[in-house]
Amino acid sequence: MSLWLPVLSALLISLLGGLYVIGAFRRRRSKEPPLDKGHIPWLGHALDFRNNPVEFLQKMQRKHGDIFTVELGGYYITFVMDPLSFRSIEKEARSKLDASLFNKQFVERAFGYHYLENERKIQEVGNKHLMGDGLVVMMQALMKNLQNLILYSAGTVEDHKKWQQDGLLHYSNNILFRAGYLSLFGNETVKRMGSKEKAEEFDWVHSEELFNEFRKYDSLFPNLVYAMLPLKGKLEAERLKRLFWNVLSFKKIMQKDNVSRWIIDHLQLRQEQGMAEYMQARYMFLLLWGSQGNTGPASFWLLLFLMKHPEALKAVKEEVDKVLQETNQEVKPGGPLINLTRDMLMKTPILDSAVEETLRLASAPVLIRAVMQDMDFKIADGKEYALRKGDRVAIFPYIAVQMDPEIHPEPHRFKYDRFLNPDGTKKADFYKNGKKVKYFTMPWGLGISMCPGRFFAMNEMKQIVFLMLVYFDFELVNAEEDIPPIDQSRWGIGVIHPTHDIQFRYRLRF
Ligand code: HEM
Repeated sequence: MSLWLPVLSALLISLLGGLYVIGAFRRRRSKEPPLDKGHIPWLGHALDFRNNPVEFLQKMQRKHGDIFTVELGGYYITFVMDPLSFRSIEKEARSKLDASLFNKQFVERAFGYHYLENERKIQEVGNKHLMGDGLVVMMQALMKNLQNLILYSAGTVEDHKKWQQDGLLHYSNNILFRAGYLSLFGNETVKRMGSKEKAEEFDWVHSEELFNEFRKYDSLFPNLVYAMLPLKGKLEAERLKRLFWNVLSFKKIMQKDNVSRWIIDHLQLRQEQGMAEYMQARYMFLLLWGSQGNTGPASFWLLLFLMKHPEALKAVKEEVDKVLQETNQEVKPGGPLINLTRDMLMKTPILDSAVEETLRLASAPVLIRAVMQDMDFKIADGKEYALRKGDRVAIFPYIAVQMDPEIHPEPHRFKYDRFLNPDGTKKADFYKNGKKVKYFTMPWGLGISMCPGRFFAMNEMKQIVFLMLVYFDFELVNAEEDIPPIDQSRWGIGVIHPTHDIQFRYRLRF
């Protein structure tokens, strides 16, 4: 008996210790937001959240109101659902709410990259090259690559007026990935290939091969970042990571022509900091995924919504034709490529509104901050809540803003002119509870971690639509076919994907 007592006590202590560690004893303290731990210790609501975060969060909001804490796989996450309170999160000091901690874990798991101490240059380099004058240079490269790719895929001049058919998602992903990749990461050199034609051919073949591998990696991505890949998937993800690290190595990139300043500066910064070259390649992979993961699916939704809404397609087409005419350019069989400038793309408010509307419906990231110290957090209605160190604060703008019927009436409908005033200017006045909402759509995130590529991405979407309208007639193969449902596994990551592709056809207009 005397021997059993210490053994039982030790077991009891470890059991209690284990339960403590997984948070079984956590109770809501005074001033804290409502706490909902679910019924499964440690996992909490993780399964419901993973299965359908939209339904889950709407249910929690109905139950608890605009702020609540839920347990998800060992993390306590406080969701803030009231857009009028987002400013408080944005302006909070990094010593209290930090965007980079979660980002670091995500980036390590997805790309194998380990951030340096105090590394926060991603926004600065982005500001320099992905907006303003830097953007003009990148847009020119993109315009050339996009035109070459779409005209190449349309066949020879003899094929003109012959319909080509493809899956719209495959087409958008393929063209945007290859044009984006070549514009950012550069072209094969004439010197190495012997002639311009051979260098171009190499780029076509290489970018197509890389695209196929990228799709494989991207399809594993949601389960990879949620650590839910089975062994086979893990091995495949590892193989793909190695392939990309190899293709994007410092030496290989430096051998290319026309590498964008955005990429060069990121590499130079890391060289100067003495980062090992294998780690730099991992960073390049992060930039490749960041720059290519969302624009293809976003362009898919834009083209699909336009084809499904003839009145929108007509309005955008008239605008595009007018802008082209104003520059005295004409598309002719065998004629030169058109020169699509930044100025031209600044005269397209209808297209801008259609892009904004598409992103409102299709961009659904979850934005996360780590709580770095116990703190008070005031929401818009004046109530103050206590947040605990070690927890997370999250926003899911898709539900909180983009689908809010008060801010956007009939939120599930695509209205191409939702972001236009009656006089044709950009609309930025949206209201909730009689108050103006600053963040009325948030496809790019918030504050310090906001997407640095947003201007480049919008230009990509506008360029592809502009060029498709100028060069092609295009339509859905079956105009009656429904818009495909949403792939539930992609919520929270960025632009949502459809569960399956939809066929469309296109042919040269001239
Ligand atoms: C429709 C296309 C795109 C969408 C919807 C999108 C959206 C986003 C979002 C929501 C984030 C995270 C923001 C946060 O956590 O607060 C992000 C991060 C990022 N995006 Fe984009 N993005 C797009 C295209 C691009 C492009 C074209 C580039 C580069 C040329 C790019 C580069 C990046 C980078 C480097 C980050 C990481 C920023 C950081 O860690 O601070 N994105 N993007």
